[in-house]
Amino acid sequence: MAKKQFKAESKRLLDLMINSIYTHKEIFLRELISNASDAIDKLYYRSLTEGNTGLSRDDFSIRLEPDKEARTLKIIDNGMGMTKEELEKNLGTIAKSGSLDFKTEMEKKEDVDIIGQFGVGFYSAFMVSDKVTVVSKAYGEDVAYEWESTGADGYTIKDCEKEGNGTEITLLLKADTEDENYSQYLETYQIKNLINKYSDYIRYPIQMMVEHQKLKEGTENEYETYSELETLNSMIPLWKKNKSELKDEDYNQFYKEKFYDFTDPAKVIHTNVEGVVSYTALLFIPGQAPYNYYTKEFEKGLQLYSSGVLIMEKCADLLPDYFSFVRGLVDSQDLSLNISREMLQHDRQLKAIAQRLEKKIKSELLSMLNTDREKYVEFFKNFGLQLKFGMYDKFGANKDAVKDLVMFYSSSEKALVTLSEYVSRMKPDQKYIYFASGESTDKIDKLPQTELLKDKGYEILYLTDDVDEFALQMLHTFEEKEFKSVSSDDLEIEESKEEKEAAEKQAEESKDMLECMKEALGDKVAEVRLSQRLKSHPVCLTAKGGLSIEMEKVLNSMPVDQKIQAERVLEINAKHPILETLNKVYGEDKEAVKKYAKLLYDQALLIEGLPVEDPVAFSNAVCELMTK
Ligand SMILES: Nc1ncnc2c1ncn2[C@@H]1O[C@H](COP(=O)(O)OP(=O)(O)OP(=O)(O)O)[C@@H](O)[C@H]1O
Repeated sequence: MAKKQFKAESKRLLDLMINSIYTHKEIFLRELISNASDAIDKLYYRSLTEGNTGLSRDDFSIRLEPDKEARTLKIIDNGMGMTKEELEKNLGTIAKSGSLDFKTEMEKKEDVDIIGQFGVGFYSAFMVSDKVTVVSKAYGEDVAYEWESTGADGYTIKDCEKEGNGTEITLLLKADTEDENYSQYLETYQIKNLINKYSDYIRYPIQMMVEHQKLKEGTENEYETYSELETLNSMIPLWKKNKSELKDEDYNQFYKEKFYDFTDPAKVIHTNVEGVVSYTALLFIPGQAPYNYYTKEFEKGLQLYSSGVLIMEKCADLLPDYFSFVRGLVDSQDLSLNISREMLQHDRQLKAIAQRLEKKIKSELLSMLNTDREKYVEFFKNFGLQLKFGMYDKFGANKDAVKDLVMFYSSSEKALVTLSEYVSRMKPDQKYIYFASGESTDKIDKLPQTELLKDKGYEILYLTDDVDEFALQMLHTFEEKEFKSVSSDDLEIEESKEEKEAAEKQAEESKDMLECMKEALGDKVAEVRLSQRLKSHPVCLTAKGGLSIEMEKVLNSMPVDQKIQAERVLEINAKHPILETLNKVYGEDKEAVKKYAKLLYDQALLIEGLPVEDPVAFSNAVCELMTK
């Protein structure tokens, strides 16, 4: 059976092409400039391979000519140009890319960086134009041709006059509508803007006559307008320059201009990778967290360039969430682009780049930690919270990637320390990494539960962010050491045999009294017991099981209906005179002990920073005691 070819409804296809591929109309300029750059590249390649053409890189340029009166924008290049056949083939066949053919045929990968590959970019001109006219003269030919089209209705080609080789494209812009302002593409500032955004690193100068004002000679306040040919693009991307040529100031200035920051970056990472996927990355760790960093509005991502042309403003897939603070860009020639250049066809290459970047960022941060502590602490104050979120997020899937980077305040060092530093200072028989949670380091430092541990010389990590305890719980252990809250029921610190026996004896003696207290408190607590961990404070509240009182506070502060309660334990200081009083009163008046139980429970709540359930009853009970 003979195979039949598909037919296409070319009008419909062109319409689809023009209106459905791109989300932003403004990219038409990027596409036409990329074509001009390709045309120049082709001629430059020829000059390299054929020799004696008398052409050098400096002879090439791309010109833009907006004309408000005629409502036209011209894009002119002195590149390879097109013959009549090429005009037919390339601009008359949808999805025919002369550039791709050229790239495939090219023998050597000289200093040429062809951008086009799909054969559709040109048609984006119709998103903003009613009519497109292309006048082109191929290099080495005598005749020029004019191709003209108003879009879906087809095109015409005729002979015409043109000086020199190259292509001149004239766009007759559409009339403005309520939703769309096409006139903006004739404004100098907008053209500059678009070049800056998408085509800043095209390797040939993109030039335009720009009007300026100057003081009229011989006058003091009379101005006159003059025009000057300006190059709008910076051409050589900073990241393509040799690292040895670049100074800190160059990077800092580039960062501040490109990413609109006032502060110098804390760290610059400039890396060139050759391999299965080759790329250059220029990354910055900001010196300060952006004002919206910890809000929903903040969008992570790196700029993505392919052959110097901006493909994506914020490519989120290049950064893991815990490094979302990193700004910068990646430039790679090896990406499989989607036809609109807005998305990537395959994310395999992207994933490979992302993985390497993640490793690189981590190693740079670790080196900052080891060589410039002050700077790292400053960095951590800005972005540490994000790292800790990263440890907790996705059920701890990334905990190993960040655990070496997180810091907590240390009771003994009075500064931020890493987990590995804590472990290196642990006592030989110390089983756990101790931590205490609270609103601020000052408040935690005053917590009764921390007293004994500090007294015995144990270091405690003070957790002040809501996520901290959850993050540590996700981590579970660090260098095989488990974490233990100072409020958990058994701290397992070393006790002498005598201390142990004395404690057991005391507990036995007070058993009935403690049960009576528990009865008075009902469901509020799971247990009332004596505590050896307290020093000067009479009581404290601790928790049994996995949920601590701090976690209870955090969970209950979230906007959900359900209230969660930790299994609370009221601990009475075994060394405090209050125990003697309680035992004495218990012998005389059991009802009085019940009242004391409630009072002590309320005190413990206050110390813990929790609300007293019935403040009036509490205040009355205090008064009653005073007036006894
Ligand atoms: N200014 C130009 N000078 C010479 N040839 C051009 C010019 N503009 C377009 N062409 C030719 O027309 C072809 C089609 O251009 P078009 O922009 O549609 O696709 P492309 O650039 O090849 O690919 P892409 O869709 O990836 O941009 C090009 O491949 C090129 O051969």
